[in-house]
Amino acid sequence: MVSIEEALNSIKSQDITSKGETKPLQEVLGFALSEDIMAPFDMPAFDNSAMDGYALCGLHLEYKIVGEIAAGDVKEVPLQDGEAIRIFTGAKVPKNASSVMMQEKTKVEGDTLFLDEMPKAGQSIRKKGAELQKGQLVLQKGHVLNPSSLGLIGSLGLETVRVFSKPRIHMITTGNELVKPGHPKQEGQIYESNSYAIAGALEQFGFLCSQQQQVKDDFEETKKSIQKSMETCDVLILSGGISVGDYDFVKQALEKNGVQELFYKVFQKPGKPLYFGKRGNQFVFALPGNPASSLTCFYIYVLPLLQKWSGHKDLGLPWYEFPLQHDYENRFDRPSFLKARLTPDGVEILDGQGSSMIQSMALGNALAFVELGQQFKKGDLIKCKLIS
Ligand SMILES: Nc1nc2c(c(=O)[nH]1)N[C@H]1C(S)=C(S)[C@@H](COP(=O)(O)OP(=O)(O)OC[C@H]3O[C@@H](n4cnc5c(N)ncnc54)[C@H](O)[C@@H]3O)O[C@H]1N2
Ligand code: MOO
Repeated sequence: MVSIEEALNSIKSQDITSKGETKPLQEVLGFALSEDIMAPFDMPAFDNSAMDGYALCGLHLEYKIVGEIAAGDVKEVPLQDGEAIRIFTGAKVPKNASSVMMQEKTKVEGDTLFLDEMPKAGQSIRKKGAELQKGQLVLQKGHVLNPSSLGLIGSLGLETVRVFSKPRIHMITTGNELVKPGHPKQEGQIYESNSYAIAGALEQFGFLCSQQQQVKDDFEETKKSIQKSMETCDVLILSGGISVGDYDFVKQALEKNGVQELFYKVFQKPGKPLYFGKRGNQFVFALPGNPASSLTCFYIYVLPLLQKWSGHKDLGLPWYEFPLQHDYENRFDRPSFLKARLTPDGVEILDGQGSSMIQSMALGNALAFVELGQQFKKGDLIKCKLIS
């Protein structure tokens, strides 16, 4: 049995050679950059107006209007002191303009412009290079591309991006008692639900489960399905059959397939019988079958491995600290990840902490962490990961 910290260190220290690929900008949301992006030019590339109004030469209350510049116009209009030119947001500001006045603060009579207030030097002019300067580091290798990153890269004129590939992920659910939703179930059977939860969690973080198999608690069948999956996958996720029961064959079946154990059993609740192994560059997680155990292990352990594989700079969901809404004492016999809900009033530890209970997780949005025997008073800070 290893500690949570040892398990995480084992995962994060794996030597994974991530592969790079070039992809179109519209397909890289959620991918990590495999090289730095530098600014190919100054941003903005030219001084431009932040407002619809008038570009002014000199600081006065009255000007002579001498023309108009729209966004996209390239003409250079030399302004003399006391002259103004009609200008629109984003249009190139003439070289010798001192400032721009928004039109709401002006009055026009014929070709004379009157201002309601004295302009300030530089006002409403977005200066060349104010955001980025040519050659400057814009986004670092390992940065995970969010929607604004795509906008930023587009604004640099790049239509393709070098990113790290994502792993091919396969899943195997095990259990004689499992029936797929939509089919009638007999006495003693339960509906198979972990594959939906894990596939959803994968999708939530931009990953895809590309193959899913369902096997009986049978050593040969489990061994064969692992063999088949591992012909093509990079990461294999199993659920169930990893504890010590007479029908728990996953660990032996992995051994027979040449998978080397990196750790088995973590001192935690839920998810004690968690298994992590590797074969060459392929990684295997066998998640405990209880629904809350398997999903919790996904968020805490599987996600950082997938992120490492995909070249992310930061691994795992970050920890935040928030005040608890009530007293709490960890009466479980292990350090525990608790289903919790974060609201503007603080963190509430939810009822239904059993490893088989998933409704509390569906209603919650966080996993709170408590050490063995840890006690909290209302208002104490508690560590949380936000999971939705
Ligand atoms: N003697 C011991 N028994 C158990 C121990 C132990 O230390 N000693 N650990 C318990 C803990 S903790 C867990 S967690 C479970 C994990 O067991 P397995 O990973 O072998 O999982 P199964 O026995 O196959 O299933 C557990 C539970 O989850 C249900 N299940 C399984 N797969 C699915 C699925 N795909 N969708 C929905 N539900 C699923 C299954 O029906 C069982 O109820 O072991 C304890 N036992
Ligand atoms: O560790 Mo198990 O996951 O408590 O139910």
